[in-house]
Amino acid sequence: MVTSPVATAVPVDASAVGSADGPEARGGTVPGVLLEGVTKKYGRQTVLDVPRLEVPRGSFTVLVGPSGCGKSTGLRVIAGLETPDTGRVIIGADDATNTPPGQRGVSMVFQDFALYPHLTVEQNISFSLRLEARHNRRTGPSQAEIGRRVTEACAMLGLEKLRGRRPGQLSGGERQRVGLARAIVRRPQVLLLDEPLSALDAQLRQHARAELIRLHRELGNTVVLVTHDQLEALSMGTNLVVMNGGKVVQSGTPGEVYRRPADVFVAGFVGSPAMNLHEVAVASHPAGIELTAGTSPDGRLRGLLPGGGALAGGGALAGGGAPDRVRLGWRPGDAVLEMPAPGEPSSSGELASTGAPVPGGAAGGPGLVVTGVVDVVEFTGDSAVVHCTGDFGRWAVTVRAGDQQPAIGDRARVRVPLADLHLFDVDTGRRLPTPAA
Ligand SMILES: Nc1ncnc2c1ncn2[C@@H]1O[C@H](COP(=O)(O)OP(=O)(O)OP(=O)(O)O)[C@@H](O)[C@H]1O
Repeated sequence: MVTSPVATAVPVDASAVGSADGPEARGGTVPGVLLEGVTKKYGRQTVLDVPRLEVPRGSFTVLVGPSGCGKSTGLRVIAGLETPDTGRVIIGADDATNTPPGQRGVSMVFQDFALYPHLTVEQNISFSLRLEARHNRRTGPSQAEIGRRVTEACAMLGLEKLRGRRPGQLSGGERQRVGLARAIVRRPQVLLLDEPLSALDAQLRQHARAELIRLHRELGNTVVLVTHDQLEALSMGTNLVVMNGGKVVQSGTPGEVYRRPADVFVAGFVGSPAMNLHEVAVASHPAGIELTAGTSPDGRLRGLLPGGGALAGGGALAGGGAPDRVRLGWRPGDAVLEMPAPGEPSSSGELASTGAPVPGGAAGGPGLVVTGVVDVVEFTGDSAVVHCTGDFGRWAVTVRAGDQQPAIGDRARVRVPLADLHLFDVDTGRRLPTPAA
């Protein structure tokens, strides 16, 4: 993350009007922000390559991705603190590509809040309004208006009693609220937040997450938040944008991205604990498609997708273009732990094609059955993450507190419903139709 000493609040252009070739004129709805063909290089490294990204107006959009994937650069391009090498940045109805940061109608809050240490809370919050009033005596805000807006922002963020304090006399959470107040006092149409919660401890973070969601609801403007914390990403946004290597790999609601990850990267990055992923061989079978993994005869996963499942749909497996291997994924929270009775065989997972009990004695509906031996149990309060090593390497399952808790060394078996299996192309990593699709 790249921080900046630049003042974080920039003026609002509330009177933005649609340009002749703006989205409204083209018959579409006005987005909050639209990036079109945006690229950015530092030296020879392309850090941003976004053919098109629309941030819906009024959405709480979260940009998430691993460190260095270009999230902050994307935010800074929207703010106007970085100039893209190619492409257009549209904010509301206007092409803002060449508009100075202060006239874009955006405010940005940085990771370290970048407060002025020698100014009081009130002076920090009113700083940019006073600057605007000084530079623009005719159209800038009056003293009364500044006072009104500062009072309103302080009330919204519970800062009334702290107005006279300096940043050094505030806790991390209080500083964060001052940073937010300073940004919203401008009434920006787009509020940009660059990892605003990362300086807070776990408890404050949780509280601040809820505060931010409430604030967004009250303001009704477009919020774009950057984080590398995927829990934050899933829980806060109405819209999620996953980035990797400067590119947008998927965008949608958090639920869509979680349930139907577009590729192996998204599958592994979004969700905690991470999705279990195994490479399996694919072969045609009279009753469908057979999947196998592992090498030893008694230590392998063997599965049958009934009728070939949707994997065979579109002819993917029917003709010469059939993949001979796929990556199979399942989420630890989607599996049900079934502890084998003493004496039951523990090896050989099976993918049952019917509702009948699978060989080995595991009861339940059709699904993937995986076995292994417990080697780590992570207690998290209301659940435990049980890590196992088994037929096809390492895998994890989430067990709710109150359910039977396995101990280290126990044999464990899980069943994953067919509907919760994910398949990905081994070469491209792209999602393939799932068995239950
Ligand atoms: N001013 C700069 N000069 C050169 N390289 C830069 C500059 N700013 C960022 N980079 C590089 O661009 C890439 C993307 O950086 P960016 O800060 O956008 O990533 P990020 O996804 O926000 O990372 P983090 O989560 O660690 O903050 C990184 O490889 C970074 O080293």
